[in-house]
Amino acid sequence: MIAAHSLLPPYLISNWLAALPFPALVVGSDHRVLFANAHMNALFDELGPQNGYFDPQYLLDKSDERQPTQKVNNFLQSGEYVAKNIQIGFPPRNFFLRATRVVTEEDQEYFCCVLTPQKFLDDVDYSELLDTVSSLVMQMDIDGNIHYLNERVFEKLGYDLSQPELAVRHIRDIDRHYDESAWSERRQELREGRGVSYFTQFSRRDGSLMPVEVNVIPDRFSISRRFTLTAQDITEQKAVEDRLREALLQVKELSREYQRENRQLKQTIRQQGHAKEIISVDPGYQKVLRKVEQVAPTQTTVLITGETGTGKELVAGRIHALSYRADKPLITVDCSALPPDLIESELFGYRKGAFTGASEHKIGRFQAADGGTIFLDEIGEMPLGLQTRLLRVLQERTFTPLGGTRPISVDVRVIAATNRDLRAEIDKGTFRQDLFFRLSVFPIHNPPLRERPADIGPLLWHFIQKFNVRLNRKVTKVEPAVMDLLSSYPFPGNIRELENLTERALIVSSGDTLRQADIRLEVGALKAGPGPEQPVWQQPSQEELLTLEEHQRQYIAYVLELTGGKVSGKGGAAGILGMNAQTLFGRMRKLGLR
Ligand SMILES: Nc1ncnc2c1ncn2[C@@H]1O[C@H](COP(=O)(O)OP(=O)(O)OP(=O)(O)O)[C@@H](O)[C@H]1O
Repeated sequence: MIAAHSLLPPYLISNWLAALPFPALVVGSDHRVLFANAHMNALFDELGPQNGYFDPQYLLDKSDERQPTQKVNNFLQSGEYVAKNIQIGFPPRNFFLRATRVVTEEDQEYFCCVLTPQKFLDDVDYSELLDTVSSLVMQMDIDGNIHYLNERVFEKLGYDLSQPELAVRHIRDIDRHYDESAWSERRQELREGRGVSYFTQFSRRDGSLMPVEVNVIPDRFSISRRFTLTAQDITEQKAVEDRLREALLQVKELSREYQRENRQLKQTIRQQGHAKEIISVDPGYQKVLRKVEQVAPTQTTVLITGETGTGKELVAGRIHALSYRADKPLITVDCSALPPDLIESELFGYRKGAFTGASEHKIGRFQAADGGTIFLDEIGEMPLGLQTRLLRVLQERTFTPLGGTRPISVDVRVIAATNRDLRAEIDKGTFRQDLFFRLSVFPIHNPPLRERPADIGPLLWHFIQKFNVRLNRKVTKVEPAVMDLLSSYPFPGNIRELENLTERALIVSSGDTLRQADIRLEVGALKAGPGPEQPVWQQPSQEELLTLEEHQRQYIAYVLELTGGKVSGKGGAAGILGMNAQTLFGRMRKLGLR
């Protein structure tokens, strides 16, 4: 330090003191005021007449418990006096006092006193205040050494307030993710006077972790380059965030689920679009088509009956397409293809956790069909318990998903189809009569192909054109013998069988003409009866006419024999009969075939 005061002329000292922005004065050893700057004079004015003398009482430190006079005497001897808590002025205000004794060459003694506002103090004691705040507050130096902890740190991190020496000494002791290189970047920011913020986890004394948001700012009042670190416990916030994140995930899951359903719907609609064309010239079938057109624009529930493969699904598609719901989904549920215990969740959906394995919500087909039409194919296969639920949905138009609590209302038109004789099922007690009445408000019977022989030709041509495109063939002619053959065939599989048969015939045919031989490969064998060990299909004579059920039973048994008992897959009976394997299984059960 340079002792410049003794070299400076007194006028310079007084000018310098006059320029200070806070009270300053020079007092002689006899307490006479030799100089007081304007700020000091203002204080004196508040205190009343001073007679040109400075009362040493004003130098007493109010917070210092030591004997004040003793302190002043010490000062007079040592030449340095510092007091933290001078109260002066009216009303009294706190000042920090720094006084220096100056002795001139002529042995004259002066005291230069400067009073500064409290906030300029280096060692302001704000710990009491900091103990009241809810954040964790620490004072640290640029190297991360901790010099001060407020009570909240002790409390939150589980340290004993009576043993502060055991508490945290360095920021790395508590920062679980302390990283030296990250800290050196932060240090640089702090050195340049900027604050830093980051998220981390503080380790509690018991090893558990507390998520915190940390802010470090340079301590403006600190001369020794300290930094104030405040940390906010964000456990709650994190929990809320986690819950939100989980909710968001669920929303995403749901949205994925909806997108999946949507794709299914679009696919269903596309499939329906392909099958829209109904080929028929048969006068009997025209009546059926007129009924379709009549009922389509209404809200009425429709029950379509008829043997397998007669085009019931096609008719349902036409009803939907001609209704005002045409731009909404048509959802098909094949009640025979779904295991009985799954139909309910398929129809009505389920909430997450409704049963083991329900790891996400699933919307049911009824909800997916909202605004549109649901087609319940093979309704006769629906388990009795579910028939009761369906009846309630038809009556109330609301349902509750499995595991759900709130009912969902839907606007869905129901079209059902069956190849069973539902009245017989009612007699057997396997179908609810009230449901039957509810469904058959407008029944449409789809006659079998053998009852509309005029349609065989147009349908054959329709399928030839379809498979010409699909199989890249150019069949443009059909041998008359083919038509003779097909006209005499009973078509137990109806139009689906004709469709499959045409596809197979086109595969084996060559050139532009479909020949009887191409058909015979599949059907001819059935009629002609080949080698002795081959099973033979014989059309029953007029005298021994069979019931339709018996006819089906024999024919299915015959095809099963042909396939060696194979039902599904390539070369299986289901493929030959043009049926879905599940449907065939169902039919076999019903007909008593194993
Ligand atoms: N009149 C028709 N014109 C064109 N194709 C038809 C006609 N009728 C039926 N088909 C076709 O025959 C096949 C069987 O028809 P569909 O599936 O509608 O019958 P279904 O009576 O619902 O059968 P199942 O009872 O086995 O469910 C389909 O490929 C369908 O496109």
